[in-house]
Amino acid sequence: MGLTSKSMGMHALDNPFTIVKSQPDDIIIALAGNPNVGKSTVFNSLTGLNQHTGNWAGKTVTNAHGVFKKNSRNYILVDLPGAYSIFPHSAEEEVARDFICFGNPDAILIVCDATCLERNLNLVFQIIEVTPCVMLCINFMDEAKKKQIDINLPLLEQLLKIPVVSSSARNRSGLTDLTNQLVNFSASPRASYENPHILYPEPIETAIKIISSGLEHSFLSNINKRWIALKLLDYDDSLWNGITRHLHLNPLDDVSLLAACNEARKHIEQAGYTKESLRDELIRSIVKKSEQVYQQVVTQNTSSSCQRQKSLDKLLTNRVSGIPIMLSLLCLVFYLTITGANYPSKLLSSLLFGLESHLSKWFRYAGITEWIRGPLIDGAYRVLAWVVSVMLPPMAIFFPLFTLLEDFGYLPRVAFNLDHIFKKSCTCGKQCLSMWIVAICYTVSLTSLLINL
Ligand SMILES: Nc1nc2c(ncn2[C@@H]2O[C@H](COP(=O)(O)OP(=O)(O)OP(=O)(O)O)[C@@H](O)[C@H]2O)c(=O)[nH]1
Ligand SMILES: [Mg+2]
Repeated sequence: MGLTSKSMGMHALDNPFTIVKSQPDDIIIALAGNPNVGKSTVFNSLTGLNQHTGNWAGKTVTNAHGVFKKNSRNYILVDLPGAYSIFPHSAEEEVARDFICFGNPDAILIVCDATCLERNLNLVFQIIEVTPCVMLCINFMDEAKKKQIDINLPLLEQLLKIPVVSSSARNRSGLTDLTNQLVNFSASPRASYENPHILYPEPIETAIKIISSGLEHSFLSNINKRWIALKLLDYDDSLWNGITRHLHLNPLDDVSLLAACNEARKHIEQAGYTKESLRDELIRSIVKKSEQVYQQVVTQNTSSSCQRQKSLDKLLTNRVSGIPIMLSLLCLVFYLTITGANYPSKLLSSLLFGLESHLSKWFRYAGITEWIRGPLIDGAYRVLAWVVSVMLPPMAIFFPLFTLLEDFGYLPRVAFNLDHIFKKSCTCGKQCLSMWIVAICYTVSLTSLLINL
């Protein structure tokens, strides 16, 4: 699922930050965004590559690189795994966060889904806090139009103070404008960080100022000092592990910074914050800001079709009905695959095994010795005939059915329904999709094998 040597490059996992520039003035642009918002589709359209895309979250699991050329300059695009947050909860989110912080991109293009902008804005605000080199691409405009969602793009641009473009990447609409704006943006000087977008409650702001005073220079180039101060306050262990891993330094070796951190933490503890309530407050402030901006820029005409979609969503992800519907669909897919595969399986098997006796006769007629005929016909050919007649028909039925479920958008709902169960074994709901495929493939093959025996 996305992790092929063809789509990723053989050494993608060795060091996800190794980007070889063919010219010193090559521009590196990271493609970030929530899962399933069309990052890889934009990446493929701009670079002409074939990164895996599909209608479920978590297809891209590590960085993929590709290049497009404009005005004789190379623009290296890095397709990051989807992330809901840069407070990472999964390995893919950590890969995305680490590239934004340590990969030194010249610009970050955040791709958003126009049909659920409010949720997407949470990540946008988090990334804007890290670096000013951010541009926004509101994708899925075709779907937004269908759902009668209207987004005031000039106002959004004004509120976020970053360039915003719209696109429907699947139909390749808006991509020329995106490329032009991206090229202009990467060539323009960076905005400064005078006014932060999100202001936290007073004790947190004071604590940030205390740490910033001990943080004379940012040890992460391109990264906002205010954000580093916030992370120092937030005890973000995974970020510090990242700094040690990628930069081989420990910021807290600096005695004055350590003293500032201790003072700041004492200040917020006195204000009644614990480690957990501080994190909750940081997230709450971002969510509140996203909500405010969303309400200002988005208007939706809630037509009957939208209502129908919402009711369907409720039914499919409901605690009571979600799992039974999922199991029934799984059984239906299984039933259609097995019964549907029976006829072509029988046909293929009689065809291939009928051919076997003719081949055997021909080998004997041609005087080929038994020790060549036996392994070739009774061994290799017979195994191949079994595999083709048993496996091919069920797979040819199962995968199109699975694709239909994917295109109807049912698979992300399955992942959502199973997330809390999978979390108990320290994984996430997305895992169930690959498990579905493996389980059905095995069951179908075994059943077909038993039926055909
Ligand atoms: N209708 C519509 N579908 C789109 C658009 N852009 C992408 N898609 C579809 O959305 C699905 C997800 O696209 P991807 O490019 O794989 O999304 P991604 O953001 O890379 O997903 P992850 O790698 O999981 O983070 C695919 O089925 C695409 O064909 C668009 O503008 N409109
Ligand atoms: Mg992707």
